[in-house]
Amino acid sequence: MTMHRLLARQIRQSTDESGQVDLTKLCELVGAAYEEGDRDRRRTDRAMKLMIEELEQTHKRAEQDLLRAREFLDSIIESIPIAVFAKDAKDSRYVLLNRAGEEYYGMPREAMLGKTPQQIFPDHIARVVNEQDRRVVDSGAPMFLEGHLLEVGVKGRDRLVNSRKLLVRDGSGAPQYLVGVIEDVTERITNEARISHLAHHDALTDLPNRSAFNAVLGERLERAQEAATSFAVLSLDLDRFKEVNDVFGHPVGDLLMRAAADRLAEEADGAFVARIGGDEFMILMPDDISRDDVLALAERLVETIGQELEVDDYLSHVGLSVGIAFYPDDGVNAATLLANADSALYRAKREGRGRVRFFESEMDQELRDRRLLQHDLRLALEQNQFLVYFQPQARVDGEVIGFEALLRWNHPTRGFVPPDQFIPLAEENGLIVQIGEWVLREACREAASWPRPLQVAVNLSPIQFQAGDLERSIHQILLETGLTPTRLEVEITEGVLIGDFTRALNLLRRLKALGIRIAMDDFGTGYSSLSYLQSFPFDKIKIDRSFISNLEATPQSAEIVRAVLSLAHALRIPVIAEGVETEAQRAFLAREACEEMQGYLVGRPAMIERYLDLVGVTVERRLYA
Ligand SMILES: Nc1nc2c(ncn2[C@@H]2O[C@@H]3COP(=O)(O)O[C@H]4[C@@H](O)[C@H](n5cnc6c(=O)[nH]c(N)nc65)O[C@@H]4COP(=O)(O)O[C@H]3[C@H]2O)c(=O)[nH]1
Repeated sequence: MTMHRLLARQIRQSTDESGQVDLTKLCELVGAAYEEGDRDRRRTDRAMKLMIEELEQTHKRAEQDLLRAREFLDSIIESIPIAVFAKDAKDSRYVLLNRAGEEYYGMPREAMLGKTPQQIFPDHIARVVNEQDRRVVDSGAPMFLEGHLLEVGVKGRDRLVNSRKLLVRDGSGAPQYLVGVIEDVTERITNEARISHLAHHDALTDLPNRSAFNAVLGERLERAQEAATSFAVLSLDLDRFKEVNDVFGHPVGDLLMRAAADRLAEEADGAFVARIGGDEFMILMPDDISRDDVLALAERLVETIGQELEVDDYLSHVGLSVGIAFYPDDGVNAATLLANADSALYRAKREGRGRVRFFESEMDQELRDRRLLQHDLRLALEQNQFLVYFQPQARVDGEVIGFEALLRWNHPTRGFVPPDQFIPLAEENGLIVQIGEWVLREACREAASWPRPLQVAVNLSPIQFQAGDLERSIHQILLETGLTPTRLEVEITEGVLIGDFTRALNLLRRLKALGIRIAMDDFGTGYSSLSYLQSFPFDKIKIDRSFISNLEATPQSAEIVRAVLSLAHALRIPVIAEGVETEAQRAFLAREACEEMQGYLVGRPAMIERYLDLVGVTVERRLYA
C-alpha cells in the first residue's frame, strides 16, 4: 500500500520512540496541512483570475490595434493618388477599389464592387483584363506594364499609366485575391519628354542646339566610317543680324531669328538643321550627296534668307553666308570637319557675304597663317614693331587742316602687314585695346609737338568701347601729352554703336563733353548710318572712299555722294570725302560743296617726317592748290 508522502511525514512526526501514534498531534498536523492547502488554492484561483483578466485585456488591445492598423492602412489606400483595386482570384470580381481608382475608371466603387470585368467594361477590354488576371493567377508571377495607354474608364482614354497586378494566397496557399495598382505617369512622361526636348533644342527657334548637333554629327561619323559613305557639313551665319537687332531692338531681332530659322528648316529639305549659337547655324546633309546638290541647296538657302522678311510691321533684310566641308575629304573627325566648314564660312564672309564657299586646303593654310599672325601680334607691341603713319586732311580748296593717324605693322619677316589684315585679328583677341591706346598716345604726342595747331584724327575700334576704360585712358593721354582736346578727333564706325548702344552713346557724349570731336567713318557702307545720325550729334561725316573711287564709273555713286552731302548740310554736319585721288573727283566735290577731303591727291599716309613743313616745323603754311 502506498501512502501520500505528506501523510507519512505527519504520522512519523506524531509517533513517539515506543512506536505509539499520538492521534491528537496527528489530527493537528493534518488540520494545519488542510488549512495551508486551502490558502494555496485560494492564491492560485486569484492568480488565475488576474491572468485571465490580463489576457482578455491584451487580446482586446490587440484587436483594437489591429482595427486601428486596418483603418490606418485603409485610409492610406484610400488617399494615395494611385489607383488600387483587389479582386477575387476565382472570378475576378472586384472586392476593393480606392478613390483614385474611382477617378481612373470614371465610375463610383458601388458600380464596380462585386462585379466582374465583363459586367463593367466593353467586351474587348474585359477580354484583355480577364486574360491578364488568368495569367497572374495561373503563373503566380506578378505582371508589370510600363507607360501604356489606359484603355478603360472615362479619364483613362488619354492617360499613360504604369500598372501592376499580383496574386495574394490564403493560409493554405490557394489563390485568394488579385491586387492591382495603376499609377498615372502621364505628367512625368510628358515632363521628361519636355526636359529632354529643352536640353537638346534652342529655346528661341526650337531647332536642335549645339549639343544635339554634336551628338548627331558623332553618330553620322560612326555610321559613315562603317558604311564608307560621305556627307557634307554646312556652317551658316546670318549677315548683318546684329545690326538689325540693334536698330530694331531685341524683340524684333528674336522674331527675325525665328523667321529665318523657319525658312532655313523649310528649305533644307529634311536635312538636319541646328542653331549652334547667336546667328550661327549648322546643317548636316544626307549621305552621299553630290557637290552640285549641296551647292544648289546652299544657294537656295542664301536666296531665301536674302529675301525681305516682314517682321512685326518692319521690313528687314539679312543675308546668309555658307561654308561647306565634306566627310571624309575635308576631315575625318568632328573637330577638323567643323573647323574646315568654319574656314570656308570665314572665306565666304570675307569675300563679301551672301556667298557659298567649299572648303579648300589652302584655307587651312590661311587659318594657320592667321593663328601665326595672331601669335606674332602679341609680340609686336613690346618689340616696337608698330608705327603711326599720318595722312593729311584738307579743305577742298587744298588747305591742310589736320592729319589722320594710321597704324602700320612692320613685321620682322613679312614686312608691312596691312591694317585691314591685322586689326580684325587684334580685335578678335582683344589686343586692340592696348594697341589702340598706343596709337592714341603716339598720335597725341606727335600732334602736341606741331607748331601749327592742326587736328589729329584717330580710329577707334568698337572693341575699345566695349572693353577697358576708354574715357579714362583718353583723358590720361590728353593730360600726359598736353594736347588740347579740341584738336583730337576720334573716328568711329557704326560698329561702335552696335551692341550696347546706350553705353556707347553715353561714352561718346562724355568724350564730346571733354571737347573731343567725333567723326562717323565709312559713312554709307553700313546698314543704318542714317539712323545713327539722329541719335548723336556727330562733328563730321566721312564719306567712304568706295563712293569717291566710283564717282566717274557709276552714276549712282555720284547720286549717293550728293544725297549724303545734302543730308549732312541739312543737319549742319561738315563732310570729309575719303580716297580722293584725282582732280576730277576734287572738282566734283567742290561743286557739290563738300567741305573737306583726304586721299592720295592731298598726300599718302607716311611717316610724319614727310609732312614736317605742313605741320609748321620747316614751313609755316602750305596750300595744296
Ligand atoms: N585707295 C586709296 N586708299 C586711300 C586713299 N587715301 C587714304 N587711303 C586709305 O584709306 C584708309 C583710310 O582709313 P580708314 O577708312 O580709317 O580705314 C582704316 C581703319 O579702319 C583701319 N585702321 C588703320 N589704323 C587704325 C588704328 O590705329 N586703329 C583702328 N582701330 N583702326 C585702324 O584700317 C583701315 C585701313 O587703313 P589703311 O590701310 O591705312 O588705309 C587707309 C588709307 O591708307 C586714296 O586716295 N586711295
